[in-house]
Amino acid sequence: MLWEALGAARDLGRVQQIAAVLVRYGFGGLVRRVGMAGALERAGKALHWREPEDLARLEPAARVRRALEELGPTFVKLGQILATRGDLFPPEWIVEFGKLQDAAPALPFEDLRGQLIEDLGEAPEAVFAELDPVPLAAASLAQVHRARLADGTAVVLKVRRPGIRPVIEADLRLLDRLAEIIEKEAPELVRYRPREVIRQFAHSLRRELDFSAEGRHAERIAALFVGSPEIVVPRIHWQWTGERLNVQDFIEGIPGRQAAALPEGFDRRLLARRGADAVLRMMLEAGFFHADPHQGNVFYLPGNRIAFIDFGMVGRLSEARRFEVATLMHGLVGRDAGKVADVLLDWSADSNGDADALRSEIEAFVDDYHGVPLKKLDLGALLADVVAILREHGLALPPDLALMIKAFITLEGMGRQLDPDFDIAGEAAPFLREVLLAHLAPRAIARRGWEALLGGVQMLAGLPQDLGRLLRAARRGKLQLEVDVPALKSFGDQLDRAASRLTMAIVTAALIVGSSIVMTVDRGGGVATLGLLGFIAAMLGGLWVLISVWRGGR
Ligand SMILES: Nc1ncnc2c1ncn2[C@@H]1O[C@H](COP(=O)(O)OP(=O)(O)OP(=O)(O)O)[C@@H](O)[C@H]1O
Repeated sequence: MLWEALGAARDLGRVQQIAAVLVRYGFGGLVRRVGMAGALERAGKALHWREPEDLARLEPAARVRRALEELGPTFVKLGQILATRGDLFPPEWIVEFGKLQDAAPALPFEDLRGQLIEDLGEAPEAVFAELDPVPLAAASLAQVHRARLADGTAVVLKVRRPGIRPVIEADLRLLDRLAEIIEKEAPELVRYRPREVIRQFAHSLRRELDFSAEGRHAERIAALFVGSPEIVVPRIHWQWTGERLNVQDFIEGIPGRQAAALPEGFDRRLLARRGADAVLRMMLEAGFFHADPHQGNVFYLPGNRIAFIDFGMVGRLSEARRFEVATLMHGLVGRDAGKVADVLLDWSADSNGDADALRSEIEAFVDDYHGVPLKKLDLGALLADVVAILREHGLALPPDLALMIKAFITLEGMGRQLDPDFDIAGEAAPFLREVLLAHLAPRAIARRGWEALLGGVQMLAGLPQDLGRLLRAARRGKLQLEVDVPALKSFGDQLDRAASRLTMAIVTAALIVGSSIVMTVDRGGGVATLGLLGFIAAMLGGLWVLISVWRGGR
C-alpha cells in the first residue's frame, strides 16, 4: 500500500528481485513492513517465502552483508559507505560492511566494444597501438584494461560497465522510497536521518558514475603536488576521457597490498611518512581528499615515491570543518576533554542526545589515556572510540566528517603496516597547527609562532562555559537574543526587519571575542596589545554592521 502510494510501479521488476533476495536472507518481515510484499502480490508477481536454513543461522550483520553483495553494485557501494559510519553501527557491523568487495565477474571484451566505439569515435584498434582484451581488474562499476598509445605511453582504460546507469538509477529511486517509508513508519530511526544518508549516498554514487569527474578530481589533487615529485597521480588523457571512459597513465609499481614484501631500496619509514603527509595535506590543507586511501589504491614506486589511483570518491572539508577537526585532534592530543566534548556537541547539534552525559563520558575516556606518551597515542583508534561514544549516545556525525575520520583511520593503519613505530600524531601536528593558525589568528599572531597561538587557543578554550556556548550558537546561526529594555526592543524589532538574526549573532560574537581577549589576556604586552587592537577592531566592526543594518532598515 505504502509502496504504491510512493509510486513504485515502474520499478516493480527490480522490487521483485530485491524482495526475493531480502526474503532469502531472512528479512521477510521488512519486505512486509515496507509494503513491498503487498505491492508485488497485487501486481500478480510471485514471491517465495521459504528461508534456506544455512542463511538463517548467520549473524544478522553477516546476512545483511551477503544480501548487499547479491543485490549488486548500488548496494555494495551503500555498504561500503555505511562501513564509514561507526557512529551509526556497532563494531561487528562495521567489520562486516568492511568485507564488501568491489570485485565483479569480468565481461568479455567484445561486450565493451560497442560502447568503446561510441566513446572513442572509432574502433579501439585505430586509437591504441596495443590493447589487452584480458582485464586487469573487474569492479562493480568499471572494467580496467591495459593499453599502449601510438607514442608508446602505457595507459589503462577504465570502461564503465555497459547498461549500469539505469539499474543504479532504479535502485537509488527505490532506496529513497525505502528511506522515506522508514522515516514515516519507524520514528525511532529518524534521528539517523535515513533520507539524508541516502541523498548524500546517491549524490556521491552519481558522481562516481561519471568517469570524467574522476579525471577532474585526479587533476585537482595532482595540482596540489606539483612541487612534490615523491607523490604521483596518473595523468588523464582527456582526448578519450568522458562519462563512460577514463584513459589514464598506467602506474607501474608495487601494489600497496604487497607492502609487507617491499624489495631492497625502499625505505618503509619514509614511505609511511610521505603517504601520511600527502593525505593530511589533502585533508587539512586543501580540504579535498582521496576518500579511500586504502592499500588497493596505492602503489610504491622506485625512489620511495607513492602513487595514488582511483579518485572516484573524494571527500570535502570546509575551512570551518577543518578548524573543528583540528580543534578536536588538538584536544585529543592535549588530553583536553572539554575541548573534545565541545566539538562533538557542535557536530551533533541537531540530535537530541544528552549533552551532560556525553560530556562526562568524554571526560572519563580522555582521562583513561592520561599517562600515555604522545608517541604511543593511536590517534586513529582514539577517533574510532570517539565515534563509538557518539553512537552510544544516539548522536550522528555529519557525513563529510564520517568520511574523513574513516580515511584517517585507514591512513594510520597503512602507516603502521609500513612502520610499526609510525607516529601519526607527530605527523599531523604541523598540519593541525597550520589549520588553527589560519583560522584563529590574524597574520600578526601567525608570525609570532606556535607558542603565541597556543596561548590564544587556550584563552578561547578557557572562556567561561556560557560564553563558549554562546559563541558556538552564534557560529551555527542559532543565537537568540532576548531584549528587555523597551528602547532596545524597538531597535531589535527594526533589526529583525532589516537583517537576519545571524547579523546580530555575528556582531555579538565579535564583541564577545574582542572583549574576552581584553578581559583574559594581561600577560605579555604583545598579546595584550593585540587583544586590545582586536577589541577595538571588533567594536568598530560591530558598530559598522549595526549602522549599516540600521540604515538599510529605514
Ligand atoms: N592508473 C592505473 N595504473 C595501474 N593500475 C590501475 C590503474 N587504475 C586502475 N588500476 C587497477 O585497476 C584496479 C581497479 O581500478 P579502480 O580502483 O580505479 O577502479 P574502481 O572501479 O574504482 O574499483 P574500486 O571500486 O574497487 O576501487 C585497481 O585496483 C588497479 O589494480
